[in-house]
Amino acid sequence: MSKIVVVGANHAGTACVNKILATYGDKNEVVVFDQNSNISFLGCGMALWIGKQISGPEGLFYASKESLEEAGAKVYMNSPVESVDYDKKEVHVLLDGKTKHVESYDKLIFATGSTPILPPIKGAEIVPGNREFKATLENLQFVKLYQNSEEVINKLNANPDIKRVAVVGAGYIGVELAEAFERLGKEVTLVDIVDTCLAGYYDTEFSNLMKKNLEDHGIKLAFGQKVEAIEGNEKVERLITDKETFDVDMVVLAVGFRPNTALGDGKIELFRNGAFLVNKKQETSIKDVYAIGDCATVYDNAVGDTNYIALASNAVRTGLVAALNAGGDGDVVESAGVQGSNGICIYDLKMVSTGLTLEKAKRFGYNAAVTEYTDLQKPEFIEHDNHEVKIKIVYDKDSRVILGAQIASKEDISMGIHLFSLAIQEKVTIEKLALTDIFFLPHFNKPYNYITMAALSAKE
Ligand SMILES: Cc1cc2nc3c(=O)[nH]c(=O)nc-3n(C[C@H](O)[C@H](O)[C@H](O)COP(=O)(O)OP(=O)(O)OC[C@H]3O[C@@H](n4cnc5c(N)ncnc54)[C@H](O)[C@@H]3O)c2cc1C
Ligand SMILES: NC(=O)c1ccc[n+]([C@@H]2O[C@H](COP(=O)([O-])OP(=O)(O)OC[C@H]3O[C@@H](n4cnc5c(N)ncnc54)[C@H](O)[C@@H]3O)[C@@H](O)[C@H]2O)c1
Repeated sequence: MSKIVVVGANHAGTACVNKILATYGDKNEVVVFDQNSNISFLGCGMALWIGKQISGPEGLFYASKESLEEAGAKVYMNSPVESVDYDKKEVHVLLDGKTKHVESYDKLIFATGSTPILPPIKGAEIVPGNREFKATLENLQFVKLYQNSEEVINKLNANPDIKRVAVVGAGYIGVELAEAFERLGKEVTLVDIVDTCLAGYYDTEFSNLMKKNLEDHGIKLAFGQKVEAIEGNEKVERLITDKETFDVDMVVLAVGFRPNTALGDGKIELFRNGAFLVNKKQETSIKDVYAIGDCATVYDNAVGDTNYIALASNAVRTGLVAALNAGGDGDVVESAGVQGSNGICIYDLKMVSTGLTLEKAKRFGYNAAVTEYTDLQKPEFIEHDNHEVKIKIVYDKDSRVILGAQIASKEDISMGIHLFSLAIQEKVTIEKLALTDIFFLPHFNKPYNYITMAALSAKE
């Protein structure tokens, strides 16, 4: 019997623990420590909950201490792991936040995730030692945990005078929260340091669609502005950028995640952003120590190299790979790599992307070209529920291999992006895509569908 200790039991940890126990339960004792009081909160539901698009948070959890224990794990909640002795193979834990405890391991899996980035903004500080990212200034909010969303909702309910909300960071979380606050009737300002939104995921013409969508709903955009200070007498009163001052009652900071790898203690090799550097088996540079989810790197098929992409989808898949490698008798399972596939739906605008944008592809040194196409989803004779779809495919002019794709519409076009995710993973060329079998039925699409048409239109 071998003992596997898992540190962190959110999306990556839960997937990993369940997989080990389901596949090799009789061979392993699994001990889990998490510093939080809850497991498996779906952050993606935060904006829906805040914006009252769902009635409550109950459905936003899919696992619990009890469910993991039923599967056969020993689970300690509210129990931060404080250090690891890699020579003695021991983790040092504060059980229930009080009692010092040492647990030995044969294999150790880090699933310690990520923490919100706090940029150097005067007046923005986290209460020292606080594990829930509580800011010193009242109504300055970080958004990561269930507790963070609960706090925002409680404050909004208790203080109807919170009318003006600034969201800093127009990435995925910021854009989703801007919509949520606007749905509550708040006056919303969305600030980003770059001059557009969703810059990491879409080229300009696509982010412009989202910009217009936000503006059409009355959200004020303050792009290309650097936040310098957040001021207030106990409570937030002003947000000051290098260009403007906004009088606000609440500020939400959503400028990205940083991997949480302090337990590596300088002994484990790290990626350039501080993530645990892992191979395709999720192994770190120390034998018998694995890392999964937001604390670890991924292999990015679009760049053909190691990368950092913090997504719940990656957390789950890396958790499964580590489980199969750490749990079995020398089994070797390698990750297929990822493409960073992602999607967003704001009001009725749906956008999905995978792989590299044109701008990123050039930055990574590809001789990149694009082919684009805009058309209705279904034939013109379908008079209702038939919207325009815009698609852009990025490919490498030299190898012809597809590097990325972006699709936007009021239609649910989300399933189409999976085709491109697989195409990038399997190195499909733009010419092969043009001849790929794509079915036709007027209820769904056109005989000359926009994927085929975009691929056929590739000129360079
Ligand atoms: C608002 C929001 C919306 C999101 N929406 C999406 C989405 O739509 N799609 C998507 O793919 N991704 C989304 N994400 C990102 C996704 O939530 C993360 O990628 C995912 O949570 C990563 O899972 P993880 O288990 O690796 O890490 P985390 O979720 O960060 O969990 C890490 C766990 O480790 C525990 N831990 C850390 N240090 C210690 C320690 N020393 N001792 C004990 N326990 C420790 C923590 O308590 C935590 O439970 C969203 C994130 C947020 C915040
Ligand atoms: N729908 C989804 O798939 C989804 C939803 C939410 C979150 N997530 C994931 O969670 C992670 C965190 O999300 P996020 O929205 O925090 O990060 P993000 O990387 O999506 O966006 C961060 C944004 O903050 C901006 N920014 C950076 N520094 C800034 C500064 N000093 N001042 C102002 N703006 C600044 C960036 O330009 C960027 O637009 C990401 O990996 C994201 O993909 C995914």
